[in-house]
Formats: sequence, C-alpha cells, structure tokens
Amino acid sequence: MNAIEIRDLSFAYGEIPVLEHVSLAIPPREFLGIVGPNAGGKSTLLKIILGLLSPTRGSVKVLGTTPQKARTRLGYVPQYPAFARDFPVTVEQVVLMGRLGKGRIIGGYSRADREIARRVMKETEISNLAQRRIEQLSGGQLQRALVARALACEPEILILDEPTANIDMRVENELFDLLKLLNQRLTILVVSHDIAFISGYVHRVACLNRTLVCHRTEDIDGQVIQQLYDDEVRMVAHHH
Ligand SMILES: Nc1ncnc2c1ncn2[C@@H]1O[C@H](COP(=O)(O)OP(=O)(O)OP(=O)(O)O)[C@@H](O)[C@H]1O
Repeated sequence: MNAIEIRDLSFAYGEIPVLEHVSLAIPPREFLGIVGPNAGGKSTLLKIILGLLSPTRGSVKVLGTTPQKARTRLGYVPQYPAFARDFPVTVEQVVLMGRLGKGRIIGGYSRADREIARRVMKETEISNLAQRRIEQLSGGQLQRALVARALACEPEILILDEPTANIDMRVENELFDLLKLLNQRLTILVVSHDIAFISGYVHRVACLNRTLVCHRTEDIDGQVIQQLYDDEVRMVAHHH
C-alpha cells in the first residue's frame, strides 16, 4: 500500500484552477521533495493531503484511507515564518502540543505523553532546551522544536512546508541530516524552493506548476530545471 496515492486530482479556488490532473504515488519511506515556482500550487497540494481542502475532482488516499481519517497519523511542520514565537511557552510545552488530538487531554497530559515528548526532544537533540522559552531560540533550534512537535503525534508521514526558508545553509544541512535519519522509519514530504539543495537528500523531486512531473534525483540537471521553471527556482548544478 502506498503512503499517499493521488489520482487525476484537480483543484480550483472558485473559478481559478490551481492543480490540474495531478497523479502521484508515494511509497512508504520515500523521501520526496516538492518544488515549483511561487503560486505553483505546493501549499494547496499539502492542504489537500492534510484534509483541509477537498479536490474538485480526482481522489486522494493517505495511508489507505481519506486524508481526514489519516490526519492524526501525519506530522506537519509549518512554513518557518508562519509560526508566531512571541508567546511565553517553553520548548517542552510546544512539543507536548503535538499530543493534542491524540486522545484525552482534559486533566492534562499523561505520563505517556510526557515520555513521548522527552523521547522526541532527545531524537531532535533539543533535550537541553526543554525549559527554554521559544522566543529565546535560534532559527535552527526553533525548527527542531517544530519537528519534535510533529513527531510527538507519532506520525507515519512527516510533511514539511519550506522548513528552511530564512535559515542559513549550515542549519539547513543539519535539519536535512536529521530528516534523513527520520526517513529510516517515516515517509517524508518536504516542500522547498531549492531543488539543487534538496536533490542531495531526497529520492525523487515532484515539480509542481499547476501540473506535476516527477523526477528521480539522478535525472535532474540544469536543463530539466530551466525547462520547467524559467529560472524561478534557485539553480545550482548538482552532481551525484
Ligand atoms: N484561499 C485562497 N483563495 C483563493 N486563491 C488562493 C487561496 N490560496 C491560494 N490561492 C491561490 O492559489 C495559487 C496557488 O497557491 P499556493 O499557495 O498553493 O502556491 P505555492 O506553490 O505554495 O506558492 P508559494 O511557493 O508562493 O508559497 C496562487 O495563485 C494563490 O494566489
């Protein structure tokens, strides 16, 4: 069974078509990059996979069921600037939020919830920051906290929407090294503007510009990128 299976999907906001005839099968434990120009439909596709929008036509299956039913089995890391960090909560509290929606929270988090939070903070190497307020974190540390929050729901699929926009190259590499480790047990989808960078990590790149074309990373060269994007995507030659 594929982790995600999209068949002939189209989507429009009212009259405006955003996705057309998109088909994509993502097997378990694939690490897939989604790239494309601004307004190409990347966030819209993620929202459909997350069950927040319904396709105008075509079908989407996530973990063999509807996106809505699979929702609690998906971990989501929002676009970096979209996360307001100026409220007074600690890293541990942010990570524990990942347990919300996983069952009974009235009466506070359970011992098991706290144990899971402890484990994912260790996995993302932020245990030492557990009691730090999030406004005091660096960009890279905050990003790890958001990955830990997504992992706290014990997902089978991890979805990240431009996790490294505005983050420097070293931190970007560290985050993707972590994702590569997590990919040993999780299916990962990551939206990025930087096809050259993610090509060093992902198995396949889905290029989305209203329609979708998939490339294995070894087939990607400057010509493929230029044809698809007219230089809209940052382009650096990348050889394996
Ligand atoms: N709620 C909405 N109502 C109407 N149009 C929308 C809505 N959300 C997005 N759009 C439009 O749909 C198109 C695709 O947007 P989307 O956010 O999916 O693209 P994207 O590839 O994620 O873009 P970016 O790389 O700039 O984040 C754009 O033209 C956008 O203006």
